[in-house]
Amino acid sequence: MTNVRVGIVGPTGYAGMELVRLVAGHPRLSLSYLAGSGARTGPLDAHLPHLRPLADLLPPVEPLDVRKAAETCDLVFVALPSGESGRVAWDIAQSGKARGVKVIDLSGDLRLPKDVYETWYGRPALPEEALASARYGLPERDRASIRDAHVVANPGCYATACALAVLPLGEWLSDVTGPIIFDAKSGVTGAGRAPKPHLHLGELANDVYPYRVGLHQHTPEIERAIGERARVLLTTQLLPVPRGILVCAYVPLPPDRAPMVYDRYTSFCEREPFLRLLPEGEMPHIKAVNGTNECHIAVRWDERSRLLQVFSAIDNLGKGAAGQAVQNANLMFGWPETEGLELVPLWM
Ligand SMILES: NC(=O)C1=CN([C@@H]2O[C@H](COP(=O)(O)OP(=O)(O)OC[C@H]3O[C@@H](n4cnc5c(N)ncnc54)[C@H](OP(=O)(O)O)[C@@H]3O)[C@@H](O)[C@H]2O)C=CC1
Ligand SMILES: CC(=O)N[C@@H](CCC(=O)OP(=O)(O)O)C(=O)O
Repeated sequence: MTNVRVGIVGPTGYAGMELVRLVAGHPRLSLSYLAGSGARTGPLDAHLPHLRPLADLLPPVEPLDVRKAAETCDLVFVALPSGESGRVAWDIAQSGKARGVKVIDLSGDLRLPKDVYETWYGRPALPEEALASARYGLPERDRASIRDAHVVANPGCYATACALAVLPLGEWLSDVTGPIIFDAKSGVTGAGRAPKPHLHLGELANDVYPYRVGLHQHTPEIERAIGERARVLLTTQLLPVPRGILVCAYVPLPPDRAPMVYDRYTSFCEREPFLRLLPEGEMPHIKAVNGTNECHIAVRWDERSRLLQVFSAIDNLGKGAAGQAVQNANLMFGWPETEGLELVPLWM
C-alpha cells in the first residue's frame, strides 16, 4: 500500500484537527509533519486530549518551517485563517516544486480571481501567478482538472453546500428566470476556533440570526461554481450548534421542467459517491451527515409558487472542509475517491 507523507499546517484549528482524524484513518496516508503559529507546540494530544488514542501516530507540532514542509512531505494540507493560508500554501508549493509536492489550501485565498477576492475579502490578493497555479477543487464539478493539479483551492463550506444543491440541474441553470436564493445556516465551528465575543455560549445559545447579509464572501464563489449563469442571493445564518450546514435553495426553473427534476437529480447523484438524494418527501438533517463527507439532498417542486425547492446538508468540517480536502487528495494521487472517507455519521 502506498505511504504518502502528509503535513498539516494548522492542526490545532477546527479544520486541521478534523484533517488529523481523517488522515490517521486513511490507509495510504501517514502523518509526518504538523505545524502551527508557534503558539501551541509539542505533542498535539497535549492541546487536544481527544486525540490521545492517536498519540503514537502524531509528530510533534512545530512552528511552521516552509522548507521543512516542502522537503519532508509529499502532500501538505494548509488550514490557516484566510489571509495567511494561501500565501503559506503557495510558498510550500514553490519550495517543493522540484519534488512534486502537492498542496491543498482550505482557505478562500486561492479560490477567486484577484479583483473578486479583493472586493469580497477586503484585503490584497496573492500575486496572479499564485492564483493561476491553483485549481478549484469541487470534485463533483472539477474531477478531471483536480486529477493532475499540484495546488488545489478547497471550496468554502457554504459554497459547497449551495453549489451541490443546484449543480445537478446542469445546463438548466442557464434557463432560470430569476435569481437563485440560498438560505443557509451554519454551525459555529464554521467560524474557527479563535475566541470571538459573538461565539461565546451566552451570546450564541438560544439564538439564530443572519449575518454579513449581502456581503458574504462565498457569494461570488457560488456564482463561479455554478457557472456564473445565474445570479445568487445568499443569506448566511449562525446556528447554536457545533457543526453542520443546512441550505434551502429556491430556484425559479421554467415550470415545464418540473416533471423531470427528480429524475435529473437521481441520475446526477447516483454517479457521485458522496451525494445522497433522499426519497421524495424526506428531508435532510445535519445530524445525519456530521462526521462524514456526505451531502444529503432533497428536491421538491412547489406548484403554488412555481419554484423548485432544494435542501442540502453537509458537515462544514467534513464535505465543507477536511473531508473534501481528503477527497481531493484521493483524486490527485489517483486513488478511489472514497478511500479513508467511508465514515459513519455522529447522530448524537
Ligand atoms: N471551520 C470550517 O468549517 C471551515 C474552515 N475553512 C477554512 O479553513 C481554514 C482554517 O479554518 P479553521 O480550522 O476553522 O480555523 P481555526 O481558527 O480553528 O484554526 C486556525 C489554525 O491556524 C493556525 N495559525 C493561525 N495563524 C497562523 C500562522 N500565522 N502561522 C501558522 N499557523 C497559524 C492556528 O494555530 P495555533 O494554534 O498555532 O495558533 C490554528 O491551528 C480557514 O482558512 C477557513 O476559512 C474552510 C471551510 C470550512
Ligand atoms: C459560521 C461562520 O462564521 N462561517 C464562516 C465560514 C468561513 C469560511 O469558510 O471562510 P473562507 O471563505 O475563508 O473559507 C463565515 O461565514 O465566514
